[in-house]
Amino acid sequence: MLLVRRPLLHGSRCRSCAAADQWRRRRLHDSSRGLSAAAASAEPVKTIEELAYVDSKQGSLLQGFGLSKIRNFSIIAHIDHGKSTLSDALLVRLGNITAAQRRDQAQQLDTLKVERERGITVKAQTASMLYQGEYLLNLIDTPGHVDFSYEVVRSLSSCQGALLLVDATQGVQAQTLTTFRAAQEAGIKVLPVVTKIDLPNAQVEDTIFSMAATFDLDPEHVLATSAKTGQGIDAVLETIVKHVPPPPSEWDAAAPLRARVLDSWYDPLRGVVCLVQCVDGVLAEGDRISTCHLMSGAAAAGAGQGGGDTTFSVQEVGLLTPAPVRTRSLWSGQVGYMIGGIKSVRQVLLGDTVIRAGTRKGASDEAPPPPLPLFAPCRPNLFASCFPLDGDDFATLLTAVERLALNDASLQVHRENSTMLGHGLRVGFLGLLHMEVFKQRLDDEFNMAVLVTAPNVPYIFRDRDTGAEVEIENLADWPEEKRRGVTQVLEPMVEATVITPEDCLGSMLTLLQDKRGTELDTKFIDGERVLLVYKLPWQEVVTDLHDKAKSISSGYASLTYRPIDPEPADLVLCEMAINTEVVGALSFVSHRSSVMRLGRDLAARLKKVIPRQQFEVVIQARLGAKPFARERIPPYRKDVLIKSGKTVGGGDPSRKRKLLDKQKEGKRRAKTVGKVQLPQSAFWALLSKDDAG
Ligand SMILES: Nc1nc2c(ncn2[C@@H]2O[C@H](COP(=O)(O)OP(=O)(O)OP(=O)(O)O)[C@@H](O)[C@H]2O)c(=O)[nH]1
Repeated sequence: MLLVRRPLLHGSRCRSCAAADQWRRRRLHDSSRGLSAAAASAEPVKTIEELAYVDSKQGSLLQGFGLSKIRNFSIIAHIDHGKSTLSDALLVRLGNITAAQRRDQAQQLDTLKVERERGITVKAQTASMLYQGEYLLNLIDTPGHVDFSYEVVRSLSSCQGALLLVDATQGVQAQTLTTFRAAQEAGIKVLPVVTKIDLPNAQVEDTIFSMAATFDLDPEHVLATSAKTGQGIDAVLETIVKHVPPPPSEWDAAAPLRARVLDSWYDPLRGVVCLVQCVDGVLAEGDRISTCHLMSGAAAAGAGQGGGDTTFSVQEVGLLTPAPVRTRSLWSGQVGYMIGGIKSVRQVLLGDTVIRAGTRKGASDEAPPPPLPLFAPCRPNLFASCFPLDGDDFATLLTAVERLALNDASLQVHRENSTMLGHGLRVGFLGLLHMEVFKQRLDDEFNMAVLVTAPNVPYIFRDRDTGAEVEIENLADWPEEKRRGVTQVLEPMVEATVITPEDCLGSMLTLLQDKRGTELDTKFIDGERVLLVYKLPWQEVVTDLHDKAKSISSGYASLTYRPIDPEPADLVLCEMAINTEVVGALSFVSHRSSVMRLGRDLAARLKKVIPRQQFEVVIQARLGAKPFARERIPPYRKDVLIKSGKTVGGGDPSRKRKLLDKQKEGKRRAKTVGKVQLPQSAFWALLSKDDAG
């Protein structure tokens, strides 16, 4: 299935069109009595659909929203603290969705299949709401997992305020601290909210005091809500309107158009759809526009140069509620979607500034307005290779990944050619979950089965003589042992923050030390928990630190991290060979002190996950070409039509076909290296990950 976010066609059953018709009839009725609609209507307009109705004489009521009546805010929190559920509650309260719609589908803003299946937000989502017929509120629901923190940072940069949620049963967690810091760095107003107060084990007062102490706030300013019962939702809305500042007064409705591309996605019916924030001027249907592009973080395979020279005609603009409501224009301060006949994903990149065509330098005498500041670039923390399971599908893979990169600014992609695995892509991710979601989205949205190799972190090689540094994303570029005298290896480091219950402090400290951690800070918070700040090699964090910390603390510890400067380390490359052929995609880098243990473990794990073949398979772990671990998989001839010496299916051709098809599908999901069929689980054996698809 192709990526379908929301259908943008307005059919006869479209809710927004039906509401607009109703509104239109009411206005006609009012006009016939000689009154202007706005004046005649004693009750204020209640929905965006009503506002969006365009009167040929009076234009759209949306035009009347000055910047002072607009509020842009994000909802930020630790994972699972209730951001999407609070977003639902706000949408219901302001009439964007009905209670029945919410019952049918909770977390309305989590639209991707992967989000629904995993119950997590992966993409920030926007919805515009009308408050008391007077204020236009633009909400952004952000992801909570640290792997998607780039989405949070990007969302915060287009807002003037943020609701910082804390689950009343969990208290402040590691990612609460990170998101609070991100909001502070963005210089926006933070509104603290304790949520899930309806739960029987909610510790509302304790959580409020803990938030006040941690973030140096007045406890009186912490709001308390339940997104399930609706308690406190009105107070949240009032506080947003009162305390979140409107967009900066420098934004100018009368100035030449400048709109920033906040997000984009591919709609199979309409092509590329962009989410834009109109900073200056008006973006209207029929306008001819172009983009100013100054290289942003998103770089799809071979892309990255797009934008700029192409002009587009705007076909449709509107607000997302989250259903698309066509408004025909977007005015300064508004955030909405734009469809502009953009054919290629390379033509518009995230962070681009949309301007009116003809205002680009050289195209006319008129000086173009300066582009809006770009989003901070995003650096991948992890690299893995991605190969189509069917070698002929490379072109399809390339298109699918380009479309995914359009919707995921943190992906970085380069082409790669492997002698063993064929044409593929080297992809940079922010973390393991990001990598798994990428693989699943390719499957869900593009029906693209791929093999993703075990990831490695980017190492830096420093020439000891000249001090010149090169970043190595691919272990194929690892220097030979004999060159180590002249090359120093630096490994990426992170500052990890762990919040752990006090009763498992001892085991947590042992774990962090085993992972080569160095203590930076330790302090007690709220009487029962300890906050640990450690410097750790990123490689040690990425493999299994999160799982181990959760298991030690029965799920109560939380962990987050941020990259810091890389440091020199005694690292070696352990090569894995299958039937004497070194398979780069199975090889790994480790600290010299643990390489023998890890190499032996990996050989044993590979033995478990590589299916028996019709010939003997020998797995070796090698250091500097010398094998130090060996496992053997004996040969086995698998004829799926013979079980215990008897032919299955008793000659029934449909049963035989079914068995052969099943075997074929198994093979489709494996990759042949040399002659050996390797399933996805073999490539993720180092991470002890099972085949995700
Ligand atoms: N009882 C109760 N449950 C809530 C409330 N808010 C959220 N939940 C539940 O908490 C769980 C997580 O809620 P989500 O809204 O998905 O959390 P989230 O912060 O958006 O999650 P991520 O985006 O993955 O970080 C879900 O099972 C919700 O039903 C609340 O106010 N009361």
